[in-house]
Amino acid sequence: MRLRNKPWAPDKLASYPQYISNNPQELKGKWQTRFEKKQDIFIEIGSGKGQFIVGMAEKYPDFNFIAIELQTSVIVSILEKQIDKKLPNLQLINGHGGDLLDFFAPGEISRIYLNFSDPWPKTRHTKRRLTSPDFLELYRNILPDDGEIHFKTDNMGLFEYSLASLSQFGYVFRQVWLDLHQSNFTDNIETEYEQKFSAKGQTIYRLEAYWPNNKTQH
Ligand SMILES: C[S@@+](CC[C@H](N)C(=O)[O-])C[C@H]1O[C@@H](n2cnc3c(N)ncnc32)[C@H](O)[C@@H]1O
Repeated sequence: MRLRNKPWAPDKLASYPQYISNNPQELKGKWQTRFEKKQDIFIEIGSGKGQFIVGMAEKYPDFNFIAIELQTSVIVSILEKQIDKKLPNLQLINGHGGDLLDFFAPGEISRIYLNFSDPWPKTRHTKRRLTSPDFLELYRNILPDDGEIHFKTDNMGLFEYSLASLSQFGYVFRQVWLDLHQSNFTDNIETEYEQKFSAKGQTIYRLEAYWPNNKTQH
């Protein structure tokens, strides 16, 4: 994501500890205390400027949401939206998806959203892809049985890679969309990248996967 340097961003993040904790590791296992209501927590890794996660939190007040974004100069845009909207079911983490086990206890998160994740097309960068086995292992740790991963991208190569990676890891696909915007999926909240790429005529791919649980009927 291209960004303007915002030297004031760290101070601004530090000024709103009610929305973005200065020490998210301390909240491991206790995230429900940060929300008005105790209800399932969904996270997005790599939220960018937050159009998706803010839209989701507005549309679904009966779920709690956490935006995780690496770049301080980017997550400050999510914070600005939250300062305006004051959503009781939205929290922010300025951190790296690779540190999920420091942030969350086993089973604390019910669903993970990955939207337009960086594709890292070079083979030597495979491990950086957010659907690589190392990341799937982290997700497996923080999700309960039946926990879900929802993934959207315009990048066909990353989508093919992710289908194989998730399947080989043991996830089961509930549904796969090979052209989301031409489908009958009515529940879509577009991300900033999604709007940009679809305006250029790019196809958008989407999948929903879950961890199988013998007791569950799907
Ligand atoms: C291509 S942008 C997509 C942003 C947004 N999801 C969208 O669809 O508009 C990817 C974003 O993920 C963030 N990111 C990349 N790797 C990350 C990681 N390991 N942990 C947290 N954020 C990450 C980047 O800083 C960037 O803002």
